[in-house]
Amino acid sequence: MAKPFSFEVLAIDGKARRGVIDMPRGEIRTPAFMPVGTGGTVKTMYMDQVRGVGADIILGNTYHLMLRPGAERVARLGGLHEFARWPHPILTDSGGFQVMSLSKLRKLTEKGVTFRSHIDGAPYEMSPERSIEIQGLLDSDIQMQLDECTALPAELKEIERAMELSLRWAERCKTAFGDQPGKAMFGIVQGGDNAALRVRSAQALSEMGLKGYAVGGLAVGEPQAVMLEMLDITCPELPADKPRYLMGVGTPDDILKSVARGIDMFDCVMPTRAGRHGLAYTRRGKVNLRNARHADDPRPLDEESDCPAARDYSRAYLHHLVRSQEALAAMLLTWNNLSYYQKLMQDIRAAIETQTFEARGAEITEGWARGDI
Ligand SMILES: CN(C)CCSCc1cc(N)cc2c(=O)[nH]c(N)nc12
Repeated sequence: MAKPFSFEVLAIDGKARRGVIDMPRGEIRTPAFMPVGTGGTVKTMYMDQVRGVGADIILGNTYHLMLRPGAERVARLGGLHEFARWPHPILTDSGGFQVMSLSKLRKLTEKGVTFRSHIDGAPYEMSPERSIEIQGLLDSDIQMQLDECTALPAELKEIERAMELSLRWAERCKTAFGDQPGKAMFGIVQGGDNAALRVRSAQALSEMGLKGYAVGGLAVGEPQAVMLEMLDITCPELPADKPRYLMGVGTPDDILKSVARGIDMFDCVMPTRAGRHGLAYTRRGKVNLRNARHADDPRPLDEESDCPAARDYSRAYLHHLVRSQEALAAMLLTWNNLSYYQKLMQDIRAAIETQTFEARGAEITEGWARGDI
């Protein structure tokens, strides 16, 4: 019998929680940042490097993997962990968000979504049941319900319709997921920027007794203040003994302020995408290596970092690689950025453990916010 999924809160500082999720494939230290591995790869990284920077869990993506190479094919090859050689926990998004943002000719009904692949135009349909089936074929450890994320700004009746549909889909996903002790299916709170709809969604999902809860429908272009206000409203309505995952977030400042409101898990393409575009995150601020002012700078990105990409290469060399569009540029900057994000989470976890998060948490990212240095 696989050991069951468990979440334990080890320390609290204000509303910030230091916890640990225990799963058969390993522990997840929270607050956690999950590197994005959309197509079964954290772009430009070897999986042992991803582990080496301190990641306990990565993200996979149902939409991309069902289109290519196909969920049944991944299952035949032993599942996503075997396929991508990542033996630790994997969380997969349900695919609905990506269908609405990437696919063509999409049609959404009570049954689910039909769409055409953005790769070859082939027709597909994704129901709550099919999404859970695909995530099962991938052997995903934490599976997300199929939901409808409303782009903001939106009419109240539109936000309500999508939130109510997502609740009905959560019930169907819970039924389809059944009882899998070593795995978890998370519900996703919707409700846009409307307090009453957020409360209704969070309360209804809490009554379903799920193993974890995501806050969706945010990081869709709304101001940070609106996102944070929705967290102030939503988190108190979710069970205190279950993990909370804020989807698609965010900058170091977003993460700090969301941990302070009770969020435990994060994912964002920023560190990996920025790495591919010549942008380095450091504890003293962002460094745009495309900028010519780095051409003669012998300094590394961060001489105190334990990441070789940050400590052993001059900015001049990194600038040269970026300007020359060398593959190594993306590799080194992605490595640096993921290392920075994991160090950020490690500092946040330590601050909560030592009860210094509320008082001094802002110092953890004050350098980053300073901008290009
Ligand atoms: C790479 N990541 C961005 C992908 C995983 S998170 C994708 C994602 C991001 C955001 N902002 C909102 C939602 C949402 O409301 N629902 C779902 N299912 N996914 C979401």
